[in-house]
Order: sequence, then structure tokens, then C-alpha cells
Amino acid sequence: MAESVELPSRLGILPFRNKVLLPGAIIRIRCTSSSRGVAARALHLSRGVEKPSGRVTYIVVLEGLCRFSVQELSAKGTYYTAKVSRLDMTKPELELAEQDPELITLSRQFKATAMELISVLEQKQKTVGRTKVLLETVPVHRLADIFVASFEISFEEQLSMLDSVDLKVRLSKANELVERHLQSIRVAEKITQKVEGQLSKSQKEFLLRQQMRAIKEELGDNDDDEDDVATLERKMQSAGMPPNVWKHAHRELRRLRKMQPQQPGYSSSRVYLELLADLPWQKASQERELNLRAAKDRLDSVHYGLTKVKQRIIEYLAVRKLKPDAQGPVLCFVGPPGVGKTSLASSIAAALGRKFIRISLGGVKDEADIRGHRRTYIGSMPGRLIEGLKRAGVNNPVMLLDEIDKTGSDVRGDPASALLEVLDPEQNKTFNDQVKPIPPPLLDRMEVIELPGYTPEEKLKIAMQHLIPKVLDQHGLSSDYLQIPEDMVEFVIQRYTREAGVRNLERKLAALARAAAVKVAEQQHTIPLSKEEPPITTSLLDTRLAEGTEIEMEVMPMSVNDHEISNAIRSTSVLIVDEPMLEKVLGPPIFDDRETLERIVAPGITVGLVWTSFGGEVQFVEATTMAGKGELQLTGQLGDVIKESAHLALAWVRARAADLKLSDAGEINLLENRDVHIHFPAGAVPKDGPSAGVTLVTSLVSLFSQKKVRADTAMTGEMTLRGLVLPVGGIKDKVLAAHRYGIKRVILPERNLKDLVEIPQAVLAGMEILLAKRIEDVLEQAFEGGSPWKQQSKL
Ligand SMILES: Nc1ncnc2c1ncn2[C@@H]1O[C@H](COP(=O)(O)OP(=O)(O)OP(=O)(O)O)[C@@H](O)[C@H]1O
Repeated sequence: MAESVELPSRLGILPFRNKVLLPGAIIRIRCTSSSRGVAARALHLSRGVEKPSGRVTYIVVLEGLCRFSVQELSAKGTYYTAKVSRLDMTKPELELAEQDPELITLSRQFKATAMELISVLEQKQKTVGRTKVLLETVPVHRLADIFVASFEISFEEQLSMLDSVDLKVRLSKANELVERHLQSIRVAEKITQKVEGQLSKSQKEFLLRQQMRAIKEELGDNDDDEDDVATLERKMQSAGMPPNVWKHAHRELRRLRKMQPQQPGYSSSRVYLELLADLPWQKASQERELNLRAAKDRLDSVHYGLTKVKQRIIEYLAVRKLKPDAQGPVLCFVGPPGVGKTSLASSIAAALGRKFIRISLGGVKDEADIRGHRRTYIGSMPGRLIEGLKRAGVNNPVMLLDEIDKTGSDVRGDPASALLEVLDPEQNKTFNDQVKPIPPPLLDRMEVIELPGYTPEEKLKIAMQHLIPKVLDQHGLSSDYLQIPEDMVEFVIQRYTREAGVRNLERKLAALARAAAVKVAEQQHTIPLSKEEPPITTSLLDTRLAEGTEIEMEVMPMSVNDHEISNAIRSTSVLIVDEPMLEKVLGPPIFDDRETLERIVAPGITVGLVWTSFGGEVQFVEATTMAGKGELQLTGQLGDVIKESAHLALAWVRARAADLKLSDAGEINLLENRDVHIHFPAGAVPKDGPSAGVTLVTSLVSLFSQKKVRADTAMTGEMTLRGLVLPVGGIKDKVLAAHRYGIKRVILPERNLKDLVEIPQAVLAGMEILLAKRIEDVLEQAFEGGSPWKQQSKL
């Protein structure tokens, strides 16, 4: 209890602006000062609701312990401390003082008034029992403080109570205040009784609301909440919601008004209303008159090549121009990473004069991510599309739903079906997609536009015309300071990247630009560094460059702006990228043409061409045998279709074993007591589809005949049980992949001949394309020195 409080000689000081804490009392403060104060113990600290302005109120519950006076105040960091001396009496002093007859009379008087107050309150509330107990157990001087603190008195009166160090003064003052309070309760009661019967419902509601407000204020709870709710209402009114939404929102607002901020459901209700008020119900980008010529020019200026795709986009825009409210198709861009899907979509938005937003759906498994959670769910959030609209701030943006193929379904529902619902009646949405496993009903609503990968020549043009100017600009450079010659770009394409798109190429060029910016800026020493930043020294940079790693770190101090950089660089001679610089910045080349040679080390290994989410790819297939029960083991993240192809291939080869020129080892391998193990390396990439058929047969024939296949040859094609080779998809991408790996011979199904027209001459010129109708044709071409068959096939 307070009497036993040991007061330290120094205390942290909390200045109060409009409230006084009396010893024994417990108050909640909203924070804010006199040379007198009360030592307090913090009982509880809680964090209030965050305001839309970002302001957070903290509520501290304090228990007053004893009066003190400030001897010396000093500021320590952001708060004050003070040297204090105790004002309230110590226990022995009190015991002595209590002998005073005058004090005894005063005490009795006070207790009687307090008792009277309690009995009046008792008729109204049931919670006064505890106060009664206080009256019997707590020393009277302390009671005076506690009682006065329990009702509303002016700040000045509170201050004078605080100043009443003398017990007699304190008791008579408290007596007076309690008496006054008692009177006011009685008067109020009389008035209430008179008025009550005459109040209408709405008046009552108003009165109650006013009282609630006063109570909240008293509790330190008002927190501008009332004002906040009023602000929210104003915001809602100006959001321009359609009438049905407004009706619903208004009902919710009424509910919110009746709630306490601490009440469950308050914050979810509030977040919900904030969202409703924030949505761009009426705000739309002003769509400008669509100029097809300008749109085409823009597409051409931002994108190299892609003629067919651009043509399709212009057609789409033309239809929109003629019939703006037509149920437009949802465009679905399919292609490997970095082929320009996102930038095409943003060009469509620019052509339409609308805002562009990209929403990634990758990894969405929960239907609620699309549809939004139930509002009552704790931590509920709006769906990604609504969130996107809010972010866009307009109700007619062009939306790019990225990675739609990467949504999955589980117990939490099926996002694809939610998407279907969202997209079906809608229009003007652009879709982005990378591979095809999009559920058919969803795919049905979209117009698929394929973007194949680029040839090295196309990449070179894209780099020279688009990527280099863009990257230089992003780094505050220009061709006056950094030049990357064509042959160096070609070198980067061939030796540092092996991708269908140009994403990594762009990254490598950016790494060169970063290194150049640092070097150039460093030569000048004119960039003022901020105080905290140690100056960039030559040795640091050189070691980073010498490490051969890509410089990921942004070395420019944040305080340096583009203007300063260009000033700094202006007088520097132009930096021309050469091979040593490439090696310094990007490290030693990562890729070369020898990979297939190095990997075709034993019979049983074949080079296949496949289609993955990264576009066309070269896929090695490795077959081997080991002791077992004649079973087929398959590894490398394979889908059902590819597994079936493997069983089919093994069945086919075993059926024709008699025709094979087998080595001794091959004879053994064919035995029924050995397992055949086929592995597809790059185990992290899921693989499926029928086009590995011919590759699998070739691997098995190579294994059983113990003849190595040609390392310069890659193949693709589905096969039938009868040995026919069927055509497969993605031929252009697959041939481009072979080209990237420096593979010179490609075996394709004969019926894919028509697809070759899509492949640029520059790529075909350096390649030998072999067409196969039957699996024997493939085998004939795949091995050094001809077919592994005993008799030449009769083709
Ligand atoms: N034909 C092109 N002409 C000019 N720049 C291009 C072309 N294709 C791609 N780019 C550039 O390559 C970069 C990557 O393109 P973008 O981000 O649009 O690819 P994406 O296909 O959307 O990739 P992801 O599927 O990984 O999102 C961008 O800077 C883009 O401007």
C-alpha cells in the first residue's frame, strides 16, 4: 500500500495537462505539468486502434502512490527526470498526527458524507460494494484522495487537492467536494425524473450518446474516435458509392457507432468501412480518344519484333474503339519469363490512357485471396482484385493477373473457380500466364496469345535498341559515359545467359551500368558523401570487381541525386566495355558450347528438347541398369504422361531386342533380373508431356547396345507403340533452345516440318534439321556410324 512506498530520490516525470493523479487513485491517462506531482506505478499499457492517419494512441493505466515536490528538473534524452522529495507523511508521522482531536472530528465528518454518497450511488449501481469496503479499511486521509478522484471536478480543484499536503486542509476540502457532488447527483436525479417521461426516442438516444461521450472522455477513451467516425462518414459520403452499397455501408456505420473500440469486431468493421470508402467508386482514368496509329507507334517504339502479337493487340484496340462497351476478350499472354508480357500489357494501358496494375497470383491457393475473406474473420482481407483496385485508385485500370497458372487448389477452395466468376462477365482485363495448366473453363474465357522466345539475333537487337538505353537511363548514365559494343552484347548473350527471354540479359547489362557508374563517379571524387557514409575507396571497389561477382550492392550514397551524378561524370572519358571488364564485373563466362559434349560421357545418355515454364529447354536423359527385379525406376519430378512414355519406350525396346546389335554388356543389361533406371536431371523442374518419347527410346537403345549417341544431336517427338513418330508442340522454342546450347543437329518429327517456317533463317542456317517418320529413322541419325540395328531399316 502507499504508506510503505519507498520513494527514490529521482523519478521519471510525466507532465499531465488536464488531469491530476491523486495518491491511492487509479486513472487512465492520455498524457501531458507544477512543481508538485504524484509518484505512480504503471499497471497496464495497451495499444489502441491505429487511426487512418497512422497515429496510434497508447493507453497507460497508472496507480498514484504518494505526493512529492520537484527539487530539480533535468531533461534526459527525450524525457524528463527530477530530483524529488516526499510530501505525504510517513507511517509514524501519520500515527502521531492522527491523535489530533480536530483531525478526528474532520475524519468522522468526511466518513459520514462519503457514506451518504455511497448509499445514493448504491441505488443506481450495484458496484459500490467495493467502495464500502474501502471506507472501512483504508486510512481516512487516503480515502479523501480516492473519493475525490472518483468523480468529475475541475482541473483547478484537482490541483488544489494535490497541493493539500496538510491532512486537515485535505479532509475539509474533500468533504466539501464530496458534499457538492452529492448535491449535484440529487438535483440531477430530480430533473431526470421530471424529464424522462417526456423524451422522445431520438432525444433519448441523443442524450445517451452525449453521456456515453462524456463517460468515454472521462475514461480517457475518447481518442478522437467520435471525430474519426465522423471523418469516416464524411469520407464514405464523398466516395460516391452506388445506393445499394451505401445502404449497406450506412447500416454498418451505425453498428460501428454503438461499439467500443475495444470490442471484438470493432476493428474489422472499421477496416471494412475504410476499404469501402477508399474504393474508387466514381474515380476513373479519363479515357482519351484512342488513336490506333499512336498506339501502334508506341508498341513499336517500346517493343522490338513481336509483329503478330502487336497486330493482335491493335485489332483488340480497334474493336474497343468501334464498340467501347463490347464484351471484350480477356487476353492471355503465354510465354517464358522476360519475353515482354508485362511490358506489352502496360503498353495496352498506355494506349488506352488507363492506369496499369499488376497483380501476382503466384502461389494463391485460397479462394479467399481472390474473393476476399468473410468480413467477420479475424485478420480478414479483401481479395487481391479489390485490393488492386484500391491501389490503382481508379475503377477502370488495365489489370494484369500475373502467374495465373501458378494458382493451386486445396481444402481452402479453388481460386480458379473464383477467378472464373470474377472474369466471366468482365472485360478489359489483360492476363499474363507462363505455362498452360490453366483449368479449361478458365482458359476458355481467354484469348491466348503466345510469345515465343527470342533468337540470339533478336536479343541483340532488343538489347541495342531498348535494353541498353533503358538501363543507362536508370543509372543516370548515357552513351557519352558508357558504351557496350555489339560484340560484347553478343558475348553476354552467348556466354552469360541461356534463356528464352531477355530478363537475365537485362540484369547483366544493369550490372555493367552499375559498375560503370561507380567507376566513373569514383574517378571524379566530386560526389559529396553524406556524413555517415564512409568514402568509397578504390581498393573496396577493386576487390568487389575482382571477386567477379555481380555488384548487387547500391554503392551510391542515398544523398547523391542523378543531377550530381551526371555533373560528376560529365568530364569523364567514355567507358567502353571490353572482355576484361565483362570478366571483372560478371565473373568468368558461365556457359559454353561444350556442355553437351561433356555430359554425353557414357552409353544411355541422350539430349532431348522439351518445353518447360522457362520456354524451350534442352533436357538430358540418363538411362542405366542395376541389379533388381526387372523393374523400371524413374526419377526427376516427372508427371504421369512422361512416366507412361518411359514404360512404352522400354516395352518397345525389349520387344525389338532381337534386332539390336548388342554388346556383351548390353546382353546382360537386358536380362530380366536387372532394373532399368531412367533419370531426368534438373530435378527441381517438374517435367511432363509426351514429347520425350523418342529421347527415351534412344537412351534405352544406347544403353543396351552400349553405343554412345552423338553429342551434337538433340531430338524431340512422341512415339507410338508401333514405332511411329508423332508431331509435338513448341518446335520454335525447342530449336531455339538447341541453338542456345550450340547444338548443331536436331531430329524432329516429319509432321513438324510446317513449324520450321517460324524459325528465323539465321538460326536454321547453322543447323542440320533431320526429319523422322519412324523411330528407326531417329535411331539411324542419333548414333555415330549409323544405326544400332542388325539389319538396315527398310525406309
Ligand atoms: N521485344 C522486346 N522489345 C523490347 N524490350 C523487351 C522486349 N521483350 C522484352 N523486353 C524487355 O525485357 C524486360 C522483361 O520483360 P517483361 O517484364 O515484360 O517480361 P515478362 O514476359 O512479363 O516476364 P515475366 O513472365 O517474368 O513477368 C523488360 O524490361 C522489357 O521491356
